Amino acid sequence: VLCPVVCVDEFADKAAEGDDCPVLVPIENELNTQAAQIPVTIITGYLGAGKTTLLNYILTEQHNKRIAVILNEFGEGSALEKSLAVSQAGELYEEWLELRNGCLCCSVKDNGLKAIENLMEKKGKFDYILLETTGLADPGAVASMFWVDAELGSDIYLDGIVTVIDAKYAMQHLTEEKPEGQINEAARQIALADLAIINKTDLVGEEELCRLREVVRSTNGLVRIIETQKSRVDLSSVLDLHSFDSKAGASLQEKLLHIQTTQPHLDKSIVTVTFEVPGCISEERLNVFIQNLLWEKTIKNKTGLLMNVIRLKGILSIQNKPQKVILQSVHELYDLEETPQIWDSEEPRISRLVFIGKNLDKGILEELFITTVLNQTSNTFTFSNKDENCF
Ligand SMILES: Nc1nc2c(ncn2[C@@H]2O[C@H](COP(=O)(O)OP(=O)(O)OP(=O)(O)O)[C@@H](O)[C@H]2O)c(=O)[nH]1
Ligand SMILES: [Zn+2]
Repeated sequence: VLCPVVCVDEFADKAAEGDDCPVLVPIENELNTQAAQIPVTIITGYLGAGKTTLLNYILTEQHNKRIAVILNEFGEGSALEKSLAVSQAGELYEEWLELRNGCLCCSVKDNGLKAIENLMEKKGKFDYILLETTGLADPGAVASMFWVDAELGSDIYLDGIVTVIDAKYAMQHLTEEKPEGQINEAARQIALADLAIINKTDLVGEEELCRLREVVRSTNGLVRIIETQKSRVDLSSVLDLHSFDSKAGASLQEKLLHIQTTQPHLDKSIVTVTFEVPGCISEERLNVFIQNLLWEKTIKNKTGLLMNVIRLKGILSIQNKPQKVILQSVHELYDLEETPQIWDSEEPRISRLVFIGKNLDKGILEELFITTVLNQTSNTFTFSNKDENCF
């Protein structure tokens, strides 16, 4: 694990010892700015899945970071004040948050960040923040609170969403019928995960485990799946994932190449849909496409049900941009960010998208994307990388 804060010191020590550390040298500036930013990993999962067990495991395994743990109660009830409990080195601190109108997305977003920043002012900086949500929480709402534009200059950035899944009871939770229009919480937590930890494998047989693995995969085609007992997992697969920033660029692109559109496993369940479109797209019209999909929410599938996109990722080829661009979205928030990777002159320029959500129809989404975002002056969808539309 490369922890920026620790590395700055370690790097100096190593350099003094004469150990070569070639990767770090050219990006020293970047490292310095990073040192100021603290990652937040959201740990979610249904009631009793093993979230606290995971937290405790991380805290006992990880000795060189000052880790703050936040227990999140935001999702519950509508009280106007919520406390934010932060434990650090065994001591528990409490900060109070004021919720202006009980709406999580509108009021906690600034307050939650502020509370953590206040706390750091009082108690000194942390290197890492772990946030455990309550079992029924929507991790998307919690994630939105930490997923702020780099330009806002926050000290904190969202590193990843980890969902702990109970090998024994997950199937039961996932098949629970919800009122029309409502999303099953357990399924939503899997849909949003960057890492899925199937825990308590000691309680099930291989056949049961295999079935669950398939359901998780069919729900979220992008997620990395790890199986554990007592949430014991290699920390490098949980921390410093960079799932929401352009550092994930190269690995995301690699990943997207292997994703396939999935079939719903459970009735009306969440699926992953993916497609690629060659050529270069207009950024302006891309925004129209995304906003129609995520904000207007008027796009229907073949049976007339509204599509509900929970998570969206993509690597895009945008007009007049030599760099590959990453698209990320959680619920209604989205972000386009240039990666350091330049389109190779030999490489075909292609946009690849992955949608995770409910009632998604690949054909309809793909057609809508093509008609909305491709340059209207062209009436063919096949471009070469030398195509004038790209520059
Ligand atoms: N058999 C078995 N039990 C486990 C395993 N991991 C955790 N447990 C137990 O499961 C129970 C719930 O674990 P927690 O870590 O508290 O789960 P949680 O997700 O934090 O629970 P809530 O915060 O209440 O939603 C505890 O009694 C754990 O000891 C496992 O791998 N196998
Ligand atoms: Zn817990």
